[in-house]
Amino acid sequence: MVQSDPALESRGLRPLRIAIFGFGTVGSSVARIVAECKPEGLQLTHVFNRNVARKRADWAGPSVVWSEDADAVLASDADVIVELMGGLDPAGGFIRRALEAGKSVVTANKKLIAFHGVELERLAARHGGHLKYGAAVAGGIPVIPGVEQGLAGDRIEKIEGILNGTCNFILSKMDAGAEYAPVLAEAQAKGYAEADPTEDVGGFDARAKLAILMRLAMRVEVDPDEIVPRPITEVTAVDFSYARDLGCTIRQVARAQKTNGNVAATVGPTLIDLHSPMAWSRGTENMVILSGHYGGDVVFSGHGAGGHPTAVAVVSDLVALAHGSRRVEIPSQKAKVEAEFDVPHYIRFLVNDRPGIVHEITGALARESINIRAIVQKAGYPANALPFVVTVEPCKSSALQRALASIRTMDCLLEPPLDLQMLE
Ligand SMILES: NC(=O)C1=CN([C@@H]2O[C@H](COP(=O)(O)OP(=O)(O)OC[C@H]3O[C@@H](n4cnc5c(N)ncnc54)[C@H](OP(=O)(O)O)[C@@H]3O)[C@@H](O)[C@H]2O)C=CC1
Ligand SMILES: N[C@@H](CC=O)C(=O)O
Repeated sequence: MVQSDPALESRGLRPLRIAIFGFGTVGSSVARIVAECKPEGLQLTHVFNRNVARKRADWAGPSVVWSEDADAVLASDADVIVELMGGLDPAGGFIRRALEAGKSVVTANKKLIAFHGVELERLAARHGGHLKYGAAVAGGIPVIPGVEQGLAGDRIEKIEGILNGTCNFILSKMDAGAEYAPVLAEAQAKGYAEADPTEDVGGFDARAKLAILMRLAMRVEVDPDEIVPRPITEVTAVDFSYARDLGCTIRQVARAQKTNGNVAATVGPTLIDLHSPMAWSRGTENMVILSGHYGGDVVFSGHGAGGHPTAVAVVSDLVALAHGSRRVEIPSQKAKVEAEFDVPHYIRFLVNDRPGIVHEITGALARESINIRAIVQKAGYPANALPFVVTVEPCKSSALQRALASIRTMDCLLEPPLDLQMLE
């Protein structure tokens, strides 16, 4: 039974019937906001989830059909499928079927949109429906509508951002002295992390979001697999300590730039100057800085993960659909991605000390014409497990990798050196 909405009916309209696929952290928050705020023109009619009995929530409304039969919900009179299950399959199949049936789809599924967004948008257009995914980048921060509408008049040349709430939660707590494993467990318990947290800590989630932003903001379609992410698991307490001595902290940063038609992108733990606004982000906060050719820098910030912030973005997409808004169609072109950035780097070594180590390292860097900025060695570490840091002036990533390939052959290294980009 569908509830009536007198305000709409007086204008000859009927509410948009919504079916939520996936009643987890975000799905239940979407239902909660719809139940509490009753946005005009929206009616939750179905919830699909496996083993749905344990999900049933009376507060969602008496007319909601709780189902574990996806086929039945897809065949129902729901106008919009809100896909909040995550992953490529079966979520992608459900979305395709919904679009083929002429329904619209709202999703927060960045992985699916990064890999299949263009194809799905074409499918939606062919069948007269809409595909909206405002929650797929930076959770509750309206960066996608901001790019699609507010920045469509510019040419974005650079993107820098903190795009993963789980990594920011972990790294900002490690910066304050916490251990990695319990903080990851806390992020999982609070519903910030992906079902497989390797997506977060390995950098895959941020790279999917970066690929989406690159298409919408820089208008380049890239294969996300061409962006090789660096995991935050390589960062230790020693790195935070050295970073502080250098006037920096460490965050997972995603960056992309378009220079003379060349596109470069990277995701990984990065040293950030403490004066940079990105260094102030704590917990699940995300920040995106978009640099436009005409308009200069625009900064978006807010909560990038968590049920309620993400649900705000989903409900906002639904409200936009209910009010007849269409997606702005942004033309884009396929592009290859390089990993070549000309930036300063931090390199941390862990060695069994002996004479000549610094000489060999500086020699390998000099052979690639890499200029050293600082060498920092803190007192108090044992000689047989001695960490020290070399920072270098801006150099090409490829030159640094050649120097490191030579340095990695040194017999004194207890582990491969950790090289991180520095953001100034
Ligand atoms: N959490 C966050 O902060 C954010 C999440 N997102 C995205 O939103 C989406 C949902 O995330 P989130 O709510 O955190 O995930 P959850 O794991 O909390 O919720 C997913 C829900 O979908 C159900 N589900 C998963 N697979 C199936 C299946 N094959 N058949 C039936 N039901 C299934 C799960 O059931 P069960 O309980 O049995 O596992 C669960 O109820 C993902 O795409 C995620 O990347 C985007 C931005 C932020
Ligand atoms: N796991 C993601 C959720 C939002 O996209 C994150 O931590 O950012």
